[in-house]
Amino acid sequence: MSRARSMSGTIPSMETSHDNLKDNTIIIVLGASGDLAKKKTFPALFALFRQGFLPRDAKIVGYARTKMEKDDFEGRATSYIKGAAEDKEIANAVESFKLTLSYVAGSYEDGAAFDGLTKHLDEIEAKYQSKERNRIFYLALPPSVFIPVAKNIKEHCYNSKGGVNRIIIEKPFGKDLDSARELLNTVKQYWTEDETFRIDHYLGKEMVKNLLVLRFANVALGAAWDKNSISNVQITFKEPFGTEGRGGYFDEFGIIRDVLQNHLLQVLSVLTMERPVSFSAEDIRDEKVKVLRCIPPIERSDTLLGQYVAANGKPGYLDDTTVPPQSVCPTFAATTLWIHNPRWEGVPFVLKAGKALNESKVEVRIQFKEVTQGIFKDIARNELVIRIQPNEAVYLKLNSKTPGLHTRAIPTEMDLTYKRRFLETKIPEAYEALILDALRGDHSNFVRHDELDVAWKIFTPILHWIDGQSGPRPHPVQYPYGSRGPKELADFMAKYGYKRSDDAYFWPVTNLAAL
Ligand SMILES: NC(=O)C1=CN([C@@H]2O[C@H](COP(=O)(O)OP(=O)(O)OC[C@H]3O[C@@H](n4cnc5c(N)ncnc54)[C@H](OP(=O)(O)O)[C@@H]3O)[C@@H](O)[C@H]2O)C=CC1
Ligand SMILES: O=C1O[C@H](COP(=O)(O)O)[C@@H](O)[C@H](O)[C@H]1O
Repeated sequence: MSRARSMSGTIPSMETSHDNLKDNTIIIVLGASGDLAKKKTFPALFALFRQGFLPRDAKIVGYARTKMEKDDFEGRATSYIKGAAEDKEIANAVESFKLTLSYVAGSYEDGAAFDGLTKHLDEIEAKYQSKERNRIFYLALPPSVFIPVAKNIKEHCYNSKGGVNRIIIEKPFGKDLDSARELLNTVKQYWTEDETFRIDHYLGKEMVKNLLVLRFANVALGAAWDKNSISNVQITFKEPFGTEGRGGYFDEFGIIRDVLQNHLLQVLSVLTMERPVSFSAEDIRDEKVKVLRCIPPIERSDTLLGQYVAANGKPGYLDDTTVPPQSVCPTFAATTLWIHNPRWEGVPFVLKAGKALNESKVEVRIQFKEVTQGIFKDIARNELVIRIQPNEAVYLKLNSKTPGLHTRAIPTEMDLTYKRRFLETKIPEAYEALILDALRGDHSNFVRHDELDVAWKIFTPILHWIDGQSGPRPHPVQYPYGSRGPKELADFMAKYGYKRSDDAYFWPVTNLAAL
């Protein structure tokens, strides 16, 4: 056992899987000409390739409607790989990576086109030594073609002669409870749950994965993790840019479907679930489903909606030519969820997300209750902040005596900033981690069908209200591009007990002489 391992402890069931694919594997990226494939999927595959995590002699086949020569495809698939211009080792790795790539053009609806893809896969596999043949189908595609593609690859490209077939699909998984059920049930006609890997890329983020360890490997945190100690929790997603050309897609979905119903709810479920029996995928997902089932549908009165308008030289949402004029689609939403179980009864969980805000930030902020009055007065509350991105960190804001001859408490922090604590560590991209999990057959960081069902139950009533399916559509309040969001946010947060006391908090240093 290595020194590092014996020092840090192991989590055995997280490290091994009986379905780990070691060789004879083809990864087929459908939608290979698209944005997701170019920006996320291929760079993640390259990173795995370079670190030796792809199965031995793995091949990557792109498939899309666009006709492309091999060179064009290779150029596109490697265009988002960073560092090749400055680093010879990366440049050489890119050249080796290109040798694994090939491309087939074809439509998504036409079965015969998929026969063409199969012929290409068979030719590659004919060179493999053993009989086992594994095919991983990654759908980097818009939802409109999920169903025909899931059907066509099952009927035309599925390898039933031995080996593993898996399908990886991306959100959006439907638009509400009914459409999600229809989508899930249709895909299920062709692919078993075991073969299906539904990506929510937030589950692949390092700090989201860390939640399980922070919570369950630390007695001190575990002891304070309930309604007795915690006043309120915020899970916040902030992006400093607007829809910028993606307005056509966004307007159909809105910020709740884009971020809250999936990414932030996933974070909430890992943050609040009970301790799983083991780290196996089903044990973890059972606990996530259990806690989600304790959350009733969100009330309209627990919701604040916003839409950004032009400010600071930046265009408003309605100025985006791909957005319908007069659209009332929310680009900001804050919603409060309540968990009716003994651990969390009465604690508000505020999920808030917005486009065109003042900064880029995703964080969990747990605000603890007030210390009992008596010896202290107006003292800041403790806060535990888990910053998911950028610049991963966990910090606990706590009161400490100011050094000196008088006794006075001042807010300070215990700070675990990853960049400082872990030297020479590259934090993997979420997609790298998730594709590797799919190759290993580990479902723990993928969304199970019943998780999705319960997630849609929580959000569907307010989504129908916002869409105008249950009466007049609500009008989001306006907020300026580049601001913190609607001015109504401060009162909204105060309603759920959040107390901001940052006037006494100085970071990174406190100059006592200036106080
Ligand atoms: N390891 C590290 O890197 C550490 C960094 N720090 C830094 O210290 C600073 C303060 O930390 P912290 O207190 O945690 O974070 P912030 O002051 O950024 O935010 C604290 C909370 O107050 C809200 N808020 C921010 N501005 C306003 C405002 N004008 N009116 C009302 N509410 C507001 C935020 O909401 P919202 O997010 O919605 O705007 C958030 O919920 C930050 O810059 C932080 O990055 C502190 C400790 C460790
Ligand atoms: O799924 C989505 O996520 C991105 C944000 O992802 P991140 O990894 O950069 O945090 C968001 O911009 C996009 O609108 C949404 O569809």
